Amino acid sequence: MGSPMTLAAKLWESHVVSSPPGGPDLLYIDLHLTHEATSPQAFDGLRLAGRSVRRPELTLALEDHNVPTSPLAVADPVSRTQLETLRRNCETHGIELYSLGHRRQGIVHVVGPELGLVHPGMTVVCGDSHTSTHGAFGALAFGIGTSDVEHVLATQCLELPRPKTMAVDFDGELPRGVGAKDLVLALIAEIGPNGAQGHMVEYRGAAVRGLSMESRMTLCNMSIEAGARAGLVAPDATTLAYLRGRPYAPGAAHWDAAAAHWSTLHSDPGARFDRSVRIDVSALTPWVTWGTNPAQAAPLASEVPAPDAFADPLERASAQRALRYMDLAPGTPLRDIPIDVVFLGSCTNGRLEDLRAAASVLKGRSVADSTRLLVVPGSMEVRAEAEAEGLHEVFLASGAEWRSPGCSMCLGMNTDRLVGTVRSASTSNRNYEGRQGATARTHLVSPEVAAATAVTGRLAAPADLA
Ligand SMILES: CC(C)[C@H](C(=O)O)[C@@H](O)C(=O)O
Ligand code: SF4
Repeated sequence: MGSPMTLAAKLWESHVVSSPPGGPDLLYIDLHLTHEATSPQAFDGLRLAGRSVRRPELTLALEDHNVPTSPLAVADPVSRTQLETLRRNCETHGIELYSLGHRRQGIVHVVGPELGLVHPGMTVVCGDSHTSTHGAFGALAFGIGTSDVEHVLATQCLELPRPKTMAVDFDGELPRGVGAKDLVLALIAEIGPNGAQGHMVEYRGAAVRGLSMESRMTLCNMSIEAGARAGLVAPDATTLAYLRGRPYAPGAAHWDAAAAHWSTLHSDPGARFDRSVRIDVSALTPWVTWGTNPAQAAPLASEVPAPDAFADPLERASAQRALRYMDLAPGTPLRDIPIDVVFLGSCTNGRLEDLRAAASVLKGRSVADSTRLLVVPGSMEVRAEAEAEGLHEVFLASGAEWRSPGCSMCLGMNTDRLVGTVRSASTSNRNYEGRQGATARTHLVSPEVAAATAVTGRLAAPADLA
């Protein structure tokens, strides 16, 4: 018997096509997802080199970054060019595309999993950093650059330097009202925005085993915000229950064989990781960010920190700059921060579970007069499911806007970008300067905190509501 292996190593080694001495490994890619923002140059490269797409049936294209979420006419010329270019490229190369208006359209990281396209044991790539989301299925999922997208299109393979491995164990049981978003914000605050740099992070422990697939996706999605190369969770009964019956999951004839293989996909006892972190979550509370990177986060029940509280001079300078940009004074209770716009959506928290959580807080309540709440489902499927349950009625009755799917206000690439020095509470994953609009100020929050915040007009948790 060989030595114990980590899950990441098993996945890596089962995809190595060649391993030249001194050079990076060449990996086979099982699934390639693509969108309008990072594919144009890749297709241009193919055209210039006179190459075709090697396995068009292993690529799925989505329109998400540049699409409007209401009304659905693409007025912005840059966005229109992006979308038309993707449509032309997919047509030329025989790649399936779910365009604006298609009943399966949505954010690439929401649609892939809900179609059952991502299976345990696969390699998945996309020209998008949040491809780490798909690691929730026990797949090795990497965000790649545009030149790598071209390489994958041409060869279905990719040269990759092998990342290190890291284990993050979340011990204990998550308290009620505390979820994956709080977990990952607390983790990033603990290890720093580069704390997982160059590593494939495997999330383990009782708290992770207790998470739904949606929540595992939230967790893996934000791995990248700690600098990780990938995030993953070993498949278990939760994974199988999620996949069974989905359009591209193995059918009845292949299910048992697939499940038997998937049951081998875990880190062996005694497997060695390059780095390990343990966090006890049993006393965790809702967390929010106060600064301009996801590590600048704190429990909602605390205060805006004083830069002097940071011993490290770089962290101190970064906190100083962040507070200036965010227009916040040290010592201000985080619950006193007034919020202009609340965004519920994105590939981090735009799935049905997230909408359900927010709706259960909003039911019978109204959005504060001073605040605007935008609800953007992650996909057409999420939108349809939410409507079938009547969630949209809860949102609309509270005074929220109910939109069509897309990346929307997560980033300033479409018509939902924020204008002016607006302050938002956002369920997305990035809060750097200018992310949601040139001078917009972002607080990252969970769906529950987003909903409670919309009601009070200040950062709040459901427990704060009367
Ligand atoms: C536009 C794209 C390249 C980018 C990413 O890679 O993550 C976007 O999705 C983001 O979230 O910033
Ligand atoms: S929702 Fe946001 S984080 Fe996700 S892919 Fe779109 S822009 Fe990137």
